[in-house]
Amino acid sequence: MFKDVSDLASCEVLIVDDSELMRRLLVGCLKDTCKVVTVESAEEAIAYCQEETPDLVLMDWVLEGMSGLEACKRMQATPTLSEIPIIFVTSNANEESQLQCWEAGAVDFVPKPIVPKTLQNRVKTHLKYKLQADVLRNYSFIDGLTGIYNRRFFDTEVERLLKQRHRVAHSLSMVMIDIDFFKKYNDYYGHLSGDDVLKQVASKLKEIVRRPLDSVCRYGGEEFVVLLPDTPLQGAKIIAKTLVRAIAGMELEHNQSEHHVVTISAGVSSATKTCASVESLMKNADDALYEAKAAGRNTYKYAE
Ligand SMILES: Nc1nc2c(ncn2[C@@H]2O[C@H](COP(=O)(O)OP(=O)(O)OP(=O)(O)O)[C@@H](O)[C@H]2O)c(=O)[nH]1
Repeated sequence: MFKDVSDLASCEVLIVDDSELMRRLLVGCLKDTCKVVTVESAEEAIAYCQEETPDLVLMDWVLEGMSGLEACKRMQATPTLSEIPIIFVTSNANEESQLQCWEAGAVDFVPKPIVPKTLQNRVKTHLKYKLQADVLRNYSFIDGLTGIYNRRFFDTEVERLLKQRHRVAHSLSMVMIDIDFFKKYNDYYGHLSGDDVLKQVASKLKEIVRRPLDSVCRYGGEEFVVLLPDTPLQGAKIIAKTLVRAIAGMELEHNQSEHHVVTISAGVSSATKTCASVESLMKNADDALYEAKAAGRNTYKYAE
């Protein structure tokens, strides 16, 4: 998740220009600095950014169809795209045009004809800023105690995944997890030992949920939630079962539990045609978790 702040070569720059000659020139300038992708129109640029999230966009102003300026405004107004910095590369260099670029939300302006060294250095500078900003943003998504994602990340990610699912009809499942009799654990072993259990459980959950797009988040207190994109209910049930078994298998002593070791209960839900909002997905997972608790804990249940 964390990119090295000096690793510009791993960054991707999207070039938006309708002139093939210009695209080639820009690619030639940047290909030794970072990864470069090109598109010919503003519409294609927006579609690309929605799928791939490049680190920087070099935008021509005058394009067939939607102008670069309009594309910049639209991207700035879209929460999932507004963090992508946009530099205008354009021959519209008069004062009024430059003002319009700044007002649209551009981070910089490179006039045509371009000076290759200037372009390279501007791109390097903005990529460094972008990497630094990403690191700060990522830290704000990490839970201080366990080192896994926090509730803030979960809230953002689940919205994003549901939107993506509407577009591409992927499945999305969720597993809500709660440590059993954790109040009794804290009361008997003390809060610091409780914290240690939270860390160990978080680490085990993360060890098992390994697919790159999956995420394990601390939802709050002793509750965790696992997000499983591209995973139908059947797959999520297998993961929930594995997680429940793995935590009991750690054999962390818990004298105050009827299972004698630390265990978890889990509730599984999947987005379907009738259950496609964050609220319904979470309510179903929560209801299933409640059922697992009622069924004796150390088990999982799922919402049909
Ligand atoms: N050590 C520690 N305890 C926490 C933390 N956050 C929440 N808790 C404790 O987690 C416990 C949760 O207790 P309950 O919600 O009653 O649930 P439970 O005892 O696990 O019982 P069941 O869920 O029914 O099995 C409370 O005692 C909280 O104080 C934390 O960061 N560290």
